[in-house]
Amino acid sequence: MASFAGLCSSSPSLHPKHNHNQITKLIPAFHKDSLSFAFQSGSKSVAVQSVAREVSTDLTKANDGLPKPKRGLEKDPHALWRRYVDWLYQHKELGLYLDVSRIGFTDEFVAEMEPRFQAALKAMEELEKGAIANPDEGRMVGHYWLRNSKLAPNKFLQQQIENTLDAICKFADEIISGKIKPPSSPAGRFTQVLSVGIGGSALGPQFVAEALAPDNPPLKIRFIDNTDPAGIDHQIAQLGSELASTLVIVISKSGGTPETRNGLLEVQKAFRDAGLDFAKQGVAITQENSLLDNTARIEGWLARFPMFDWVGGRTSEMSAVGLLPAALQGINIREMLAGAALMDEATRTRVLKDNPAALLALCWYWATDGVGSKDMVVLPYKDSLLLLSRYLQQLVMESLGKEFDLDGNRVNQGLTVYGNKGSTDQHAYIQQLREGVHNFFVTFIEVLRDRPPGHDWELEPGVTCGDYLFGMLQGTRSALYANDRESITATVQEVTPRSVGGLVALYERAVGIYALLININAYHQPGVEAGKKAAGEVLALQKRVLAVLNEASCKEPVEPLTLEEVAERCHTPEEIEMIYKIIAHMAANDRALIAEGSCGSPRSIKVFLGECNVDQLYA
Ligand SMILES: O=P(O)(O)OC[C@H]1O[C@](O)(CO)[C@@H](O)[C@@H]1O
Repeated sequence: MASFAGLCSSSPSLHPKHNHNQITKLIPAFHKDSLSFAFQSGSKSVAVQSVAREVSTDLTKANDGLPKPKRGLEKDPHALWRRYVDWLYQHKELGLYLDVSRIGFTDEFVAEMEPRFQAALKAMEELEKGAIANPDEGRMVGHYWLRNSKLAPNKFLQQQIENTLDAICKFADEIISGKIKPPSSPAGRFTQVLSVGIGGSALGPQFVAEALAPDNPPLKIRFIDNTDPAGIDHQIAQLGSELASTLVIVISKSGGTPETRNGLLEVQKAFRDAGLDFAKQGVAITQENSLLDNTARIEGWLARFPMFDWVGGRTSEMSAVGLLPAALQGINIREMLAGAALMDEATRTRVLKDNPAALLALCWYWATDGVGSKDMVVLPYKDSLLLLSRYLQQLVMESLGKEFDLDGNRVNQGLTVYGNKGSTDQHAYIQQLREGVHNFFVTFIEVLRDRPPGHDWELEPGVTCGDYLFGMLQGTRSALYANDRESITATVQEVTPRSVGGLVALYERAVGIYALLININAYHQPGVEAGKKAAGEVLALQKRVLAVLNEASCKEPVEPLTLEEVAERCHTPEEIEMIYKIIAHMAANDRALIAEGSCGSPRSIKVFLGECNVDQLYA
């Protein structure tokens, strides 16, 4: 029916969107009047200074709103080696090292920051004890309890954590062993997992699957993490007849995220079309009594696992959100938890040099002037860690990217994260990093073990494939530094459940500490709501457009309308551009809509529906 799609083979050109970066170096990094951060625990208000008052004067002097002067980076190899050794952090049990020597912070800077760190670390202690660290939403922040339930502020929560973990392990075992079977699978057991979720309900599981799933997992996992119909179709098509042996896990903390709901509805339709009973293969991970939880309960889904109010989406990898998908792939989740617990332990110390999360926060502060003036490029030199940057992107940017600080000052804070993997990116954008605009620092992730033991060979005398990867990382680190580009290097012995758990915990804590240093709430995401609300308004407008077109198309003869006329009749003349886009989109999708005219000159377009819907007319 649609003829508009033919007319408009490409969308109209728009002016390039200018990126108005509101963060300038002139924004004071310290606000001397905004140095206290009140936590409330239950009815009791626990005063926790994110920054102690008594140090505020010194700090204000140290940072008077101007970018701090930076001396040139140390270039003398002997001095650099001393700096490397002096600052090298090692976590023996995790096989993890952190090298911050290629970030140019000075001893004076560290001394100036010390009181702020002490205050931040103290605030983290309160947070772990159950303070309301997310004041806007009145929530505790408890992801640290997930890997050590004894830390939970009361017995009830402790029990909930332990019971959930036991239930996850039992359920995963029963699925893998075939004790729980899909009703009509030729395989006689579940062979695939289809995970439906978005943001924090997808990124952790995706990262962990890529990092840790064995080559032949007991269940293979795939993801629907968008409301793109073609993407959803692709996943379902790839499953083919294996849909009958697919366990569908729908993950949504709120239980009402539109993309996830749409994914669920699409998957349920695919099940219906294939004559399968979705409920027998569906699992929900969500907060108790959410829309999703109620749907799953009423429809009698195979299983439900809780998501807790006090665990944020982006810090939910160690909750059922991350653990169930991982366990189903045969990943040792207790080891992941153990790795995270070890890192939690290490990042509680108040000794800055011994605290790798605090060291990261220190580096971020130094490198970005505490206002996100530089981006963080995350470069793991290991294919299996490909999705680390995407995972960290949400963890860091959704946590730190805030318009207002905790005292209501407009600060437009944040820390931009992007990256992919080395050495691949050396053939993409490292050219610009080395020589172009100097607006970043790098975090290299190095993995010492190239391959499982016994599999290596020398592709030229004395040199393995992994030696090249190693050389590429070291070479890039040196070449960037030689051109005054700073970097951090985190090294792990191997990519194991333990080290991955450790890395997740390291960055969670670094974000928490850094947020306290810059006095923002890391645990809410008010900015996301604006886009969601606007999307809802677009869909509401679309319904009005359809009603107006329907009315005109039911006339005898049919009355084709210009865009102006549609906008007038919708009583939204100011929305004419959006109406144009709505019509173009519907026309491109066989929506019984006929548009005549030229796409390049929207004023020439006249539009009507191919059929009149009388029911809608009188609805
Ligand atoms: O798990 P939910 O509630 O579906 O939310 C998904 C994601 O949407 C957000 O709320 C906003 O993007 C994220 O914080 C969250 O991880």
